[in-house]
Amino acid sequence: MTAQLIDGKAFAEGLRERVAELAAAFEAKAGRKAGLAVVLVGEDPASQVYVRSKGKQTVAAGMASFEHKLPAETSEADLLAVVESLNADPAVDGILVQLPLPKHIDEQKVIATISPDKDVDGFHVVNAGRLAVGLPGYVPCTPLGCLMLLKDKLGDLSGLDAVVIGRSNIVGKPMAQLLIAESCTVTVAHSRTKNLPEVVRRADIVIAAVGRPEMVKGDWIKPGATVIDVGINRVPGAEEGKTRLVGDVDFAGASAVAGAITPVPGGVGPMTIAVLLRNTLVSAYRASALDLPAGAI
Ligand SMILES: Nc1nc2c(c(=O)[nH]1)N[C@@H](CN(C=O)c1ccc(C(=O)N[C@@H](CCC(=O)O)C(=O)O)cc1)CN2
Repeated sequence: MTAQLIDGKAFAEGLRERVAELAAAFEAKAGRKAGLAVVLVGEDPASQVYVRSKGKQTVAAGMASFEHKLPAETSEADLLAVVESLNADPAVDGILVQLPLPKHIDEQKVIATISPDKDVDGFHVVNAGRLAVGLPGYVPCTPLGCLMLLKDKLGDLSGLDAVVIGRSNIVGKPMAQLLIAESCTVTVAHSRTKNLPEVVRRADIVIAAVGRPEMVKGDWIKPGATVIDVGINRVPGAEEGKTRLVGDVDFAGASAVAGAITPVPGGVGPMTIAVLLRNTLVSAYRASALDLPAGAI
C-alpha cells in the first residue's frame, strides 16, 4: 500500500482564505480589525521564523498584527507587565507568547497571566479545563489543526482506535481530549510505555508528537491507518553543513503501510498558524458580541 498524502499546506491555505473573508466581514460590522499580539523573548532562530510568519499571515488575512520583540535578558516581571498591558488593550483579541521562553522565566506563570478570553493558544488552565469538560473555549492550535485534517480525511471518527504518542500540555494532552470528544478510543503513550510498537500497531489513527526524529517505524503501523506526524526535527542533511526537516515518523517506511499520512514539512506545521488566525477571529467576534456563522471555520 502507498499512503495518500494529507496536504496540510493546502488545507491551511483554504482555512486562511475562509478566515480572511470572515475577518473582512468582522471589520465591516465592528468598525475595527481583529487583532493578534505576538510576544517574542530572545533570539531563538526557529522562534524568530515562526513569529515573522505569524505577523505576515495575520496581516494577509486582513487582521492587525502587534509584535513585541523583547531582549533575552527581559525579566519575568517585565514580561508579565507586557502581557497585562495586552490584556487591557481593546484592539488586541488574541495574545500569544512564543515558546520556549528563556530559562529564567516561568512559562506557567506567563501563561496564567494571559486573559483566558484572549488566550488564542489555548494553554491557560481555564481553557484546558474547558476542553476537558467539553465547554467552549480556545483549543491549542496544533492539535486542533490535526483534528481538522483527520476529519477532512476520515469524516466520522467515532469508534476508531487512536494512539497519541507524547503527553505534552501543548499537543499530546489536548489531542487526546479532542479525540475522546470525537468518541475515539484513545491511548496516550509516552517514554515509559511498555512495548510501544505493539500499542501503535493496534491504532487506526496514530498521532506522533514526541520530538524524536523518525522514531515511529513503518512496521509499527497498522495497514491502512492514518498517521499524523507532529514532529519538526532538524537533522544533518546529505550535504556537509546543511540540515533538513524530518518528523517523528519514518516517512518512507510508514507510507508503505499507512492509508494516509502527513508529510514533514507541509503537513501539520502550516495548520498551527492557520488555526491561530482562526482562534483570533473567534475571539474578536466574541469580544464584540457578534455572531460567527455556525461551522464557518
Ligand atoms: N506559543 C506557542 N509557541 C509555540 C507553538 C505554539 O503553538 N504556540 N508551536 C511551536 C512552533 N510553531 C508556532 O509557534 C510552529 C511550528 C511549525 C510551523 C510550520 O509551519 N512548520 C513548517 C516548517 C517550517 C520550517 O521550515 O522550519 C512545516 O512543518 O511545514 C509553524 C508554527 C512551538 N512554539
